Amino acid sequence: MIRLVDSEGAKKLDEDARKLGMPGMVLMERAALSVAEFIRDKLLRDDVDKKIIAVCGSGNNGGDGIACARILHEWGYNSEVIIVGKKEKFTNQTKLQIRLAKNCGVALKISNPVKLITEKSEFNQAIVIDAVFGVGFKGKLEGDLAKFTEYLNMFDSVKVAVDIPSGVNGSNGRVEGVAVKCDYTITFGVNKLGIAVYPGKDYAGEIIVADIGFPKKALDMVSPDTFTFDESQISYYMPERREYSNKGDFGKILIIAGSEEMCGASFLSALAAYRTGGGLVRLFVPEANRQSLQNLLPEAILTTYEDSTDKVISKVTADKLEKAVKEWAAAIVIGPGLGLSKRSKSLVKKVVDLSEVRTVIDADGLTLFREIVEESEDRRLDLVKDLKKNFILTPHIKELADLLYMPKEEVKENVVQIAKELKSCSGEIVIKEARTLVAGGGKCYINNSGNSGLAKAGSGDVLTGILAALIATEKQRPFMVTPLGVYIHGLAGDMLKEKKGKYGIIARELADEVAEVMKRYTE
Ligand SMILES: NC(=O)C1=CN([C@@H]2O[C@H](COP(=O)(O)OP(=O)(O)OC[C@H]3O[C@@H](n4cnc5c(N)ncnc54)[C@H](O)[C@@H]3O)[C@@H](O)[C@H]2O)[C@@H](O)CC1
Ligand SMILES: [K+]
Repeated sequence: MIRLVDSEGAKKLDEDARKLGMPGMVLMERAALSVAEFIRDKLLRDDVDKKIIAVCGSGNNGGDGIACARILHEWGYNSEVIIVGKKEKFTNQTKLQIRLAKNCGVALKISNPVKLITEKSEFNQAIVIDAVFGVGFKGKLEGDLAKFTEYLNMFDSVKVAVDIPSGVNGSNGRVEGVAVKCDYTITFGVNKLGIAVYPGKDYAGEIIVADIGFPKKALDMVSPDTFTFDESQISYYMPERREYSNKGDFGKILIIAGSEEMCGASFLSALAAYRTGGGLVRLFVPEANRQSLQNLLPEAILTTYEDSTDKVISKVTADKLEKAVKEWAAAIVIGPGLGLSKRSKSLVKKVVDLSEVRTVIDADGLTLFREIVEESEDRRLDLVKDLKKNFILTPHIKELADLLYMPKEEVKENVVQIAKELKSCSGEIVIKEARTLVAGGGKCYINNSGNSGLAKAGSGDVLTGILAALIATEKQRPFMVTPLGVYIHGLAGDMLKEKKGKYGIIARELADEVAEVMKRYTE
């Protein structure tokens, strides 16, 4: 896993390193060297004429930029520094870097950002080093700096961010006004939360995490509870499949989904569960879905019920469900396509009351779950306090807003903060967003696979099947199952996008593509 720090975490890392005796100037030099090496090796090679302009602020991010321009100058490249920060705000390290750069003969000017806005721009064709603000940035770029940033963004010159693009909040990825749109971001020591989530991620371009010599002891103190994955790590977390196993070993998956008008949801969830490696899937569905499901997926076992939607389930159905939940299932999915009928509510209630295995509650199941909790003695749902350890809720933003009794816009705006708060929840909440987050069990995971092609009907049903199959098969690292499932879902979307484009992705093919993901990362 890849740890992510927010701005406070980055500052703490700096302090911990200093407490251990690492001088700030050493870290700054190494930070600058890592950016200079990247620019030399990736962008310049032998091109000594190419102009490189480091646009620098007054803080230590600016200091990094000045040092980087000096190093490139010393190597014989055509670099210069423009300081757009206020003199009175120069940090001691930045002052030292200015002095050193001047003494080494680097072209350096201090300028009002608006004065740089001219018709014949020096930024055209140059490589721009964005060192205006780093993790010390808060709020909004305003006034002259905002105008200048907009101007800079007009040029298609290559832009390299030092640590984080200026204007992006390092803790939550928010861009309240404008920010520098970069092609590359060289970030120091540990990846930053603000560029792992949107919109910050959009401004960062390709992210390179550079080792700048933070002592391991300081790095180990960085909280590992916020993290992401990258592709190179997926094989390690994949469930093992022994050759001498049978279908029972890979867990029995119970999917309670679908309604008379909608049998597709249960089909997609089941198909994804099988494609992920699930051994046996039982669909608990209305009798009316039997024929279609037998044709669509003969591999699934069916348990059906004939109760009408306007009544609670009969004793016969309740007994069948109880048997399946308590004696059969190793993992349960409830909710996709279930509808909001009285019958569905009694199904959800039964599962919520009885289930002791990990249970994914999705879609209509979430709405009904909320109603059930509201009607219980507590009346008011407190996710953190009341969510049972074995429950995994998979809301999108609107559903999460309903669960938290908050306006949707507020949840959308503060999703990272909310996920961090939900970390202490004993179950898990999968917040389905452009960058899906998983909170609970003491962790906050931020997903970085997937694309907008996944915003399609049925995509969520596929996710439930993937999660259930992983729950039922992965016994070694149960705490990683949900993040892994979310990552696999996104990766299947990315692989499918290569074949079909992001407009043409459909959920059935997405479920099939999961087989390709499992193949690629387990062999
Ligand atoms: N953490 C570390 O140990 C290291 C940090 N380094 C660099 O230092 C950076 C952090 O430096 P600083 O803490 O000095 O902070 P920054 O350089 O990111 O920014 C601080 C300055 O920005 C101003 N500012 C903040 N929000 C503003 C807004 N909305 N509008 C206008 N001005 C605003 C502050 O008043 C302050 O003057 C890192 O991002 C990194 O680039 C590196 O030198 C390597 C080591
Ligand atoms: K920056």
